[in-house]
Amino acid sequence: MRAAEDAAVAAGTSVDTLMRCAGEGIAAAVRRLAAGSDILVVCGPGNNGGDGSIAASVLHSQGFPVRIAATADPKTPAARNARDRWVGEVEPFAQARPAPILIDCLFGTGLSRALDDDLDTRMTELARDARLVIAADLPSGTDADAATAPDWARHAPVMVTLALGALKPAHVLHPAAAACGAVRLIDLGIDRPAAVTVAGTPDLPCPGPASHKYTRGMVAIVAGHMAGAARLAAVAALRSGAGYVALYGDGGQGGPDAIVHRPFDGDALSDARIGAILIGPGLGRDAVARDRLAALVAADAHPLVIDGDALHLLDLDAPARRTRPVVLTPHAGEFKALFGTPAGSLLDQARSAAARAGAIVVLKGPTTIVASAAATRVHPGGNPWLSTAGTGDVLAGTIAAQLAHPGADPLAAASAGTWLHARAGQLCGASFVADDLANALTPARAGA
Ligand SMILES: NC(=O)C1=CN([C@@H]2O[C@H](COP(=O)(O)OP(=O)(O)OC[C@H]3O[C@@H](n4cnc5c(N)ncnc54)[C@H](O)[C@@H]3O)[C@@H](O)[C@H]2O)[C@@H](O)CC1
Repeated sequence: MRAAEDAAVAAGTSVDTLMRCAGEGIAAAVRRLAAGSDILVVCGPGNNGGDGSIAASVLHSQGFPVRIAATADPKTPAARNARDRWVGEVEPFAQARPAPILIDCLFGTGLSRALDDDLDTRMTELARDARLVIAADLPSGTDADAATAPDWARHAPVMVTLALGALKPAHVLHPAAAACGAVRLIDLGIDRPAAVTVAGTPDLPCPGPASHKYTRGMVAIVAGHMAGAARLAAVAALRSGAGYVALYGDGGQGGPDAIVHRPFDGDALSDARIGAILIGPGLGRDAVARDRLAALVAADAHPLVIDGDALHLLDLDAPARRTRPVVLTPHAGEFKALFGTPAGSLLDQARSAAARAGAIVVLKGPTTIVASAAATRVHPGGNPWLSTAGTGDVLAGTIAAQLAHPGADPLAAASAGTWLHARAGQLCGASFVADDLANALTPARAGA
């Protein structure tokens, strides 16, 4: 975002103009929410504080009862110009009187270290005394990239965060995202960078009159030690749109009769009608599993989804030698084991990992990130009840089904699968099991 602001400034848009847009946008949002109550705007020394000065001046000129409290004098030229517009007193932050509406403009993206204890304590007091806390750009003390949250926002929640110009990683990654409350984007009239792209409803293919089971996508799933995990993935693949799902190896008993069971052999998996192969759920980590994974990756015959146990057996240099796409679906622990801790925000880390592996990476978590080397799609707001055994197997099957569709773009397919999985999770509500989730993919798919 700072790069976008810098580019806008370099192209002739002054910081004062951007700040005016930001301040007016904040004032407009506050006007809708304040309902005539007293407003306290707390301002820091930088441009975030400048946004607050503009917002306060606009609100004052419109007759709203508004006061400013500041931690220090403005330190940037634009923030000084903004403060010059303010006609009222400026209260010292430490002694500021609370108000029912608190507008937090202490620090935004320029935060250079954690908040001092006295600032944090005073913010806690002011926020606790407020009926409504609104943060300009970020709750002060939030690291925009590392997505850490300040203590005060844990004690006295921010209801609304007004993201200025673009979403930053902290607006979508936890714990900061939880501390932001509802996030509203304020347009500053500058081009939004693609750093944070929240995935919208995917454009999913529907069968036409000429469709048959193979044109809808055939998914092959390699089963292993825990046959139930592979079966969950198989049900998910069927219910999320695949036309044909075959389990190779020991798929065990049970599951819908629509799932075809076959022995694992290299010839079967070279079937040209297969649209994508999934390996990993319940696979085990023995030598047989390792050999099967290595053979599939080397064969380069079909797009691959690699999940669970298979991520522990993967030679990370192998996907880049293939021509057909590979999707890796690690949770945080598997991600760290595979890639360590690359630099930057979690979004940067997922993109670096995708570049390193030559694969699409689906980094699973409360916010799931789908990344290629060049782009990320963010899926925030997953139902926390998804934290139950087997939901990862369901996700892997769902992604495999999207990838198996003829002509599928791997990043879009992985993102669509992640979206469907999250939607099914929402439909399930509370205290569900992975089998329910797999079944909920039918209504999730129908509603997309
Ligand atoms: N860059 C731009 O062109 C624009 C920026 N805007 C606003 O400006 C913000 C970024 O402004 P700045 O870069 O001035 O940064 P901030 O206003 O976030 O804070 C920077 C100031 O705070 C001090 N500081 C940082 N961490 C501190 C800490 N822990 N304790 C005490 N002091 C600390 C710094 O020394 C500096 O004086 C954005 O979040 C947004 O609100 C908007 O006005 C639109 C235009």
